[in-house]
Amino acid sequence: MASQRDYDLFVIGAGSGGVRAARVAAAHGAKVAIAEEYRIGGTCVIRGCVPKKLLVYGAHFAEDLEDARRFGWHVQDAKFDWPTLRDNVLSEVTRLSGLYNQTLDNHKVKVFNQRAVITGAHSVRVGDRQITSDVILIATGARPHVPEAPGCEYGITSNDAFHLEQLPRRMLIAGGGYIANEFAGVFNELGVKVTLVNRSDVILRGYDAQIRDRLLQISMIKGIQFLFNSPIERVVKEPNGALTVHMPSGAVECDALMFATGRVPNTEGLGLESAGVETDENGAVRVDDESRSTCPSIYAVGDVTNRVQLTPVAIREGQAFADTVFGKKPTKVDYDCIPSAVFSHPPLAGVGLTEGDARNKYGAVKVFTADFRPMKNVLAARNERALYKIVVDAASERIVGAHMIGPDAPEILQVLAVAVKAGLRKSQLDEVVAIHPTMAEELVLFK
Ligand SMILES: Cc1cc2nc3c(=O)[nH]c(=O)nc-3n(C[C@H](O)[C@H](O)[C@H](O)COP(=O)(O)OP(=O)(O)OC[C@H]3O[C@@H](n4cnc5c(N)ncnc54)[C@H](O)[C@@H]3O)c2cc1C
Ligand SMILES: NC(=O)c1ccc[n+]([C@@H]2O[C@H](COP(=O)([O-])OP(=O)(O)OC[C@H]3O[C@@H](n4cnc5c(N)ncnc54)[C@H](O)[C@@H]3O)[C@@H](O)[C@H]2O)c1
Repeated sequence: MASQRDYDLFVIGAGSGGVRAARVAAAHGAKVAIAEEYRIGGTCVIRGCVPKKLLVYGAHFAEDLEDARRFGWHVQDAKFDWPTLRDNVLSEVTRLSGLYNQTLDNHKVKVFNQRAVITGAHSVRVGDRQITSDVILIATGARPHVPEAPGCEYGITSNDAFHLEQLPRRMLIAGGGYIANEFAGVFNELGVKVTLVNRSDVILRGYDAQIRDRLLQISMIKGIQFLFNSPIERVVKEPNGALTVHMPSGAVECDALMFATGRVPNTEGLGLESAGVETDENGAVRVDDESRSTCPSIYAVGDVTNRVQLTPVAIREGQAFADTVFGKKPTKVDYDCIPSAVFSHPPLAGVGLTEGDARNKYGAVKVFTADFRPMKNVLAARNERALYKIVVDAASERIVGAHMIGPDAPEILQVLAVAVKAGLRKSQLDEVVAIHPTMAEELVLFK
């Protein structure tokens, strides 16, 4: 018997996970609605991966223009205009958001441009309307975490960084993860005096130590300052508008303070208690390996579940959910060997186990590295070395991790991730003939 409810599926949040789930479920024949309280596209499209990557491209021209001279190009009076880059990036974001809207329209997904709140196992409230649905999907993502020390309200987050009226002269970025290192790179290239302040003594925990160290070295040479073991105690706004940031090691004055101190799942005020949906100690929705919450008719995908906060993972979770629940094709997401990258200057990327983790897991491992100055950097007189590294389990000879830093590292690593995921052996890389001259050829020439 057909359901008496308004929809087969109601999705809350039109970001990477929610949009994929909505359109795939609709393609499977479900009657679907989606609610979005801000802009269709979510974090990745509106204030994450996409505008960030465009800023990274924009910032990199600073080095390209400098290097151009050694290649015979004289670019006179090169000047950078922040409003031009900012506004062009924001227009591209608007164009992409429109495409996401169109996709939903094409799949006959009803869009509510409003906040939705759960009111029961099969019901949500949108504005003053009660809507019923057989299944509800929570895909509300996460938001920046801001520490609670006095004066932290004067700081901005990555959400605001895309909209700055003008570039500050001096910026302090709190955090040592993805966002901190990516934005430190962008603003430093654009001429801002950047200080990265981290409460611990490492950057990018989770990445291979040698690769992280290389980024730290290069970033310092490029002019980024690092302060470690420096939790922020308080922030004072001076009469001239500057901010003084106090830490145990001393105080630093800046014109803008940006927090990149992690992201918290968007579950507050979502009505989860009305349906018995449980959260963990970080506020993330607890789900099983089919993304089902503790309420059988309610599922959750993406950052709100705090499994792996990456767009391709949210998309896979959305797809697997829709195929399982509406496509008669039970699918589980495979979380093994997820490649990832940091779009710093230069970028870095990794897949599989770090050297340290591999030693803990396998005992005996073989490590192969290529530490070289890319040809382009040599002619540009840019003293910046790339580092490629693979980690091999000595017993099986299989490659269990690959890590790299250098120009285009994420592009190259995406392909190498296929080899690692497929469980190839180092000898199988050796069998491949190099493409010369490239940086990537180092991967088949490891000694
Ligand atoms: C600065 C930055 C850079 C990033 N760069 C990368 C990158 O390079 N590569 C990568 O893989 N990942 C990157 N990420 C992470 C990536 O953006 C997220 O992992 C991904 O967007 C998560 O998708 P999601 O569907 O879970 O949530 P989101 O995309 O955040 O979507 C959730 C949506 O739900 C809406 N919403 C929330 N509550 C409600 C409600 N009650 N009612 C209606 N709507 C609601 C929100 O407005 C939002 O649009 C980056 C993140 C940031 C912040
Ligand atoms: N290139 C990419 O794929 C990319 C880019 C940006 C963001 N992301 C995703 O978004 C997520 C969030 O990014 P992020 O950089 O905010 O988080 P993160 O988890 O990468 O780093 C958070 C950093 O903040 C520090 N920190 C946490 N609480 C703090 C506090 N109270 N005071 C001072 N420091 C504190 C941590 O030590 C850590 O260094 C990432 O986990 C990532 O999955 C991915």
